[in-house]
Amino acid sequence: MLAIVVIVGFLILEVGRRIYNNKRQLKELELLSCQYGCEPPPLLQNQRPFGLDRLEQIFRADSESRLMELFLFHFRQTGWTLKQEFLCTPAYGTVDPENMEAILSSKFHDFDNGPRRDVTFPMFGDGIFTQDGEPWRKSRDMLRPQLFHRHYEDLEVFKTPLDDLLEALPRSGVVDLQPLFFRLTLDVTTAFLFGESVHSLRSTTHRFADAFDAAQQIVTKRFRLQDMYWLIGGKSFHQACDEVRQFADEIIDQNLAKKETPGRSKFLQSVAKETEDRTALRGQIINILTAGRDTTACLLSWVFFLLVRHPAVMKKLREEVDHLSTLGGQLERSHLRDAKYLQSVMKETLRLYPSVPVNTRNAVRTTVLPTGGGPDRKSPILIPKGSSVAFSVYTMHRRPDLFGMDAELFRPERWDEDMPINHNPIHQKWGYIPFSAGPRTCLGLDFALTEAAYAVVRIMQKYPSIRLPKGEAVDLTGVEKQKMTLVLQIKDGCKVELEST
Ligand code: HEM
Repeated sequence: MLAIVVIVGFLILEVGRRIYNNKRQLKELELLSCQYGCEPPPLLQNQRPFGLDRLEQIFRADSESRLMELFLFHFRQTGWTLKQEFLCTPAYGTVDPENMEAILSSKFHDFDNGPRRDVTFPMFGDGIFTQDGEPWRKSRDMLRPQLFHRHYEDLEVFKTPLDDLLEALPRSGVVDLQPLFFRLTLDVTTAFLFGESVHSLRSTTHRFADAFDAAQQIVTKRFRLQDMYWLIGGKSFHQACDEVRQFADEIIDQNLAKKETPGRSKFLQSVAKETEDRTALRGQIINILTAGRDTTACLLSWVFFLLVRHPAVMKKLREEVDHLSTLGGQLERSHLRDAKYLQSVMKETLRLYPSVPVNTRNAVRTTVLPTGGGPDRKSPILIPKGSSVAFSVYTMHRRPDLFGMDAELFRPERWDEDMPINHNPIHQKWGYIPFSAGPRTCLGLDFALTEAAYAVVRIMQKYPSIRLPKGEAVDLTGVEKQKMTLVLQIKDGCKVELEST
C-alpha cells in the first residue's frame, strides 16, 4: 500500500514538474518573441488529430511518385515559411532565401544535423557527412585540399570510366541511361578515392553496388521516420552495412599496400596519414562515396531527360560540343568550364531538379529566423530549441518571384538574362543553392560539374543523334514521376534513342 502511495505521489510530482517547466518555457519563449518582434508563421492546417493526415499524405504522394509536388503545393498554399504539427511535434519549413542564409551561415551554430548521424551511422560510420561541431571542422579541413581541381585538371580520372560507359552503350537503339550513370559515377568516385575503379560498367555482378544500394534504401526509410528511425533496421540492413564496410576495407588494404605506382590513390594515402585509425579512414571514404555517387548520377540523368524533350536546347548544345571537337588536342577541365551553354544547361537542370531536393536542420538552442511570420509573412519567427526546420530547395528554385513567371520551364538561356533573383544580393546568394552554401557547402561541386560536363560532351561526340524514343511521355516539368531516395531520381528512368555514325 505504501509503495502505491509513493508511486502515485511521485507521478503527481513528475506531472506537476513537467507542467511547471512547460509553462516556464512558454513564458521564456513569449519574452524572446516580444524582444525580437517575432510573429508565428502560417500553420499548415491538419484535418485529423496529431497531424496524422500529414503522414498519410506523404506516404500517398510518395507511392504516387510525386512527393516534391506535395511539398511545393504546401508552400504555395500556405506561404514560403510555415509551421506544421506532426505527431504532436511542431516542425517548421522554409524556402525563403533570407532564412536559408540564417540557417546555413549567419546562425550556423544554432543548428545541427539532428538525427542524421544516428539514422545513417550503421552504414556511413564516422565521417564528414555524419559529424557536427569540432570533428566535422577537422574532417572538412582535411578533405578540402584533396578535392582541389588540380587533382583532376587533365580529366584522366574520368577517362576510363567514360570509355567503359560508351562501350556499354549500343551503337544505336533505345537505352535507359539512368542505371548506367549510377555505375559511371560509382566507377569514377572509386577510381578517385581508391586509385582503382570497381569497374561496375564492365562486370555483370555488382557486389559492392548491390550492398551499397540495399543499405542506402533502408537508410532512406529511416530518414523518413526521423526520431523513430530505430523502428527500421534489422538483419538485412546490418548485413548490407557489413558488406559495404568489408568491401571498403579490402580495397583500402590493397591500395595502402601499393608502392609509388600510378594506380596508387593520392587521396587515400593523404587521408590515411591524417586519420587516427582504419575505422575513421573507412568512415571518411564511405561518406564521400555516398556524397559523390548518386548526386552526380542524378544530375546526368535529368540533363539527358530534359535535353531529349527540348530539341532546340539539344541543337544549341550540339553546336557548342561540335566546336569543342574542333579544338584538337586533349579535352581539359578549362575547356569544359568555358563551354558556357553546357554550364547553363547543367545549372538550369540543377535548378529544376536539385539532386538533394529537401534537407533539414535542428535547432540546438532557441533561435530566430528573419522572415516568414505575421499577417504579411515578413516578421521574424521564433524557432524553439529542438525544433526541426526543413528546407525544400526544389520548391525555392521554382519560385516565380525569384526566377520569373516561367520558372517551371526548362530554359538555360535564363542564366544570361536579368532574373528577379539578381535584384537582391541575399536572393542572389541564397536563392539558388543546389550544392548548399555557407560553411557546409558541397566540397565536390567542381568535381561533379567537371565529371558531368565531360560525360555529356563524350556522349554527344559519339552519338550525332540522341532523341526521345517513340511513345515516351512528355509532361510539364515537375509532373513526371519522380523517385525520392536520399536524392531525386527519375521514376521511369531516362530512356533515349541513340544513333552513332
Ligand atoms: C551534382 C552533384 C552534387 C550535388 C548536387 C551535391 C550537393 C551537395 C549538398 C546539397 C550538400 C550539403 C548537404 C548538407 O549540408 O546537408 C553536399 C555536401 C557535400 N558534398 Fe556534394 N554534391 C554533389 C557532388 C559531390 C561530389 C562528386 C563530391 C565528392 C567527390 C561531394 C562531396 C560532398 C561533401 C564531402 C559534402 C559534405 C560537406 C560538409 O558537410 O562540410 N559532392 N553536396
